[in-house]
Amino acid sequence: HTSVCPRSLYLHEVHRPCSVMLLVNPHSGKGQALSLFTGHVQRMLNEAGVPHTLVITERQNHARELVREADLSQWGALVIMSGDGLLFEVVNGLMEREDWEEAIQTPLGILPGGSGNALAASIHHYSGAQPVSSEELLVSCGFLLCKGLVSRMDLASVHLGSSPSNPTRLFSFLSLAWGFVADVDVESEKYRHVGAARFTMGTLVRLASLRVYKGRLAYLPVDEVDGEEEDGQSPVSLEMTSVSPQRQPPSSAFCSSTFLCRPLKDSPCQNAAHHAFKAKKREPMSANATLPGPPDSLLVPLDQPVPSDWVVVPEEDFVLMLAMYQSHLAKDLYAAPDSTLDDGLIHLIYIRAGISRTALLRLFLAMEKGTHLANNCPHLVYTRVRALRLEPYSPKGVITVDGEVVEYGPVQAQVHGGIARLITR
Ligand SMILES: Nc1ncnc2c1ncn2[C@@H]1O[C@H](COP(=O)(O)OP(=O)(O)OP(=O)(O)O)[C@@H](O)[C@H]1O
Repeated sequence: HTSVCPRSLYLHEVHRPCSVMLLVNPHSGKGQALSLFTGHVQRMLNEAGVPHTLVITERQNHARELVREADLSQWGALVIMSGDGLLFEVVNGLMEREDWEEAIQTPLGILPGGSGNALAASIHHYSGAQPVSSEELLVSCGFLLCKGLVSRMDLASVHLGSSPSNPTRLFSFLSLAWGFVADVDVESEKYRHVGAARFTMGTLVRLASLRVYKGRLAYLPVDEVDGEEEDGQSPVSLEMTSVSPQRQPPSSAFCSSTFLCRPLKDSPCQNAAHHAFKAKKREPMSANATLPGPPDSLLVPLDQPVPSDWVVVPEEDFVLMLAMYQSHLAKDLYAAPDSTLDDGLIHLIYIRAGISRTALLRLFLAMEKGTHLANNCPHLVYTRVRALRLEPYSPKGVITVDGEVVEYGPVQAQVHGGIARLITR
């Protein structure tokens, strides 16, 4: 099923087959992902000659299992129409394969169908466009998909170690959160019917019962790896600091010519529609540390102290810790304005205890425009790091990876610059 794509040849790229596997979670967001796809995107793809096979996910981990077993040589790209949670499954399914190194090169695409849609908002932002409504965001991502240009994307390897002798490892493309943000993400699930506004509602509710989270935070600052001075303020030069593979011009994910590609095939899988989508009453995600994947050269086992070149934050009382590798935490939450798709950086934000409710609310309102870091809030710290470790002291709490609840306990992460590929620009 492989065919030569003129656009790929033009870019001197090794060609890939042209057909797209389009995974749709019918229950994501307000439960309208399928009708949003047929109403807004399908015709665009047809007119652009992008052949696609529709697969409707039937349950949690369906997508993960599918891509773990799939013959990836058949697919030019894997595109998900859902929230970020389904892409999280796809990324981890690919990284669980023996051939992970090649598998994770499969171009990935996202069409926003959830209520958060952080990655979709990030790529829309990277394309230079202004913030838009949810439907316009979908159309914008549909256009990017039709163009089919691929760029590199960072992933972070995340180790969860409630049992240090048997740590688990996951791959994350978006964020690692603890404290206020993680609590809001989980608690606001019950407001998912209002779409993106669920975060505003969740923030207001959690502000009313603001609490302090105890723990130890440590990180490896950017300068320790790159031997350059870090001022903690100015934007980091990509060329100087990125550990990603050399930056390349975007390449084509698939060819646009229907003559050379597999015929269009829209085939919803059987038995798809009526599975109850319990609002995130899902098992915490987990994975095995012995899985294939890149070595985490910056991390030591979780039961050992962090290396001496790491910074240990002196405070132990926090309101939140948020590690971001893309710009948006949700469609209207522009949390890490300096972040780019493959800068090889973790943008670490933490807020120390002592901040007033009003100041915290002001920060979240400023986050809509990405001005919160320029707010001179004495409780907020922003720094760019390669790796971090968080050891929560409170026995109970919530940690999220890409918005998904994971096992609670010590956690550490290291960024792997540009190891995945995303349809963007
Ligand atoms: N048919 C299905 N029924 C139940 N769960 C599903 C189904 N298909 C996928 N899932 C699960 O739903 C989750 C996908 O959630 P995702 O984040 O993509 O959407 P969402 O929760 O609506 O988005 P958001 O977090 O932005 O609100 C994944 O964890 C996946 O395992």
